[in-house]
Amino acid sequence: MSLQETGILAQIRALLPGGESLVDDCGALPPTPAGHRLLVTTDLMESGQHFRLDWHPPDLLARKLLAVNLSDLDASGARPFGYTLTLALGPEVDAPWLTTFLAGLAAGSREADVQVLGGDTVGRPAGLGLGLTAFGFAARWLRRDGLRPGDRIFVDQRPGASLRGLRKLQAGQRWDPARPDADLEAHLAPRPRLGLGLRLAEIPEIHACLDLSDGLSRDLRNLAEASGLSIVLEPALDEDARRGGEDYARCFGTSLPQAELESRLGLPLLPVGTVMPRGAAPLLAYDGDSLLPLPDLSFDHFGSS
Ligand SMILES: Nc1ncnc2c1ncn2[C@@H]1O[C@H](COP(=O)(O)OP(=O)(O)O)[C@@H](O)[C@H]1O
Ligand SMILES: Cc1ncc(C[n+]2csc(CCOP(=O)(O)OP(=O)(O)O)c2C)c(N)n1
Ligand SMILES: [Mg+2]
Repeated sequence: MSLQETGILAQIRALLPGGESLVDDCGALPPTPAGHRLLVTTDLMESGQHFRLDWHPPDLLARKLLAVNLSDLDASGARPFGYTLTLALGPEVDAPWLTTFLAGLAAGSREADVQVLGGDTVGRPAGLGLGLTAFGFAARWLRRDGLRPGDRIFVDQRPGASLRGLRKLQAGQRWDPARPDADLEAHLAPRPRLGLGLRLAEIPEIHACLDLSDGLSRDLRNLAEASGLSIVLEPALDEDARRGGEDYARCFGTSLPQAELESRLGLPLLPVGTVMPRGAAPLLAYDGDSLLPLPDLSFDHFGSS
């Protein structure tokens, strides 16, 4: 069954929360509550680059597209309220695929209490591009640039599981709901701890935060560079945790001791680094007794492999 633009829009209107209001040239953002900032984030997911159609069930793909954007907003201390959706669909997908995709997006939207605000739908000769732009309000915009020397950096989920899931898919393993696999789940259906960023933003001793999407070896560098400082990587982290990618943990710097923060938040935290004044490079790791710059191990969008 082939796709038609009017039929696609009718389905979007019928299935997605907020879809009934998609009738005009523009949508409207709600007024920003007093004392809040309106924040925006966007992520584009491309077949071949971010996912493979033959690996990724359409409902999980839609949930991931939403989750990666909500993860950015939450890590910035924002409560999301809505999003726009851009679909560029090649001939590889048919009507049942799209219905399952939209059903997954609808379920994810209800869980997160967010509505569709607009979007665009186009065809393309081959492959898929899925774009989502999400909006939220923050009472405190928890940015990357507030680290202080002496802060420790923590994450709420051990990085590396998504990378292992990707390797399993590359080796031929496939998603089977009857045989759950934590690594495949971390990769195909990541569950960022949404709401934690909001709570962190309420704690003044949390100085900076980001959404861990590229992996520690890149994102800790981003955090250190934004703050004009250096981070020393926690020595105990193994290679998978260092490399990671698509982890979607909250990664934050704080002057509070680990035990105190864990009891306030009611969850275990993993230390991943310590902040120091700017050294030889933004991100350093121990190699024996010497402290050396850590190379960027993360996924390269423009690399050859
Ligand atoms: N093509 C672009 N046009 C405008 N801003 C961009 C573009 N690509 C990235 N950015 C901005 O650069 C910053 C870092 O982007 P990115 O590395 O994708 O962040 P993240 O890894 O957290 O998603 C963000 O503020 C993002 O909005
Ligand atoms: C088919 C396929 N190949 C490789 C990857 C690995 N991968 C793709 S993008 C990415 C990093 C995160 O994506 P990006 O677009 O940089 O997201 P952002 O940091 O902007 O949120 C990784 C690890 C994948 N998910 N699927
Ligand atoms: Mg990125």
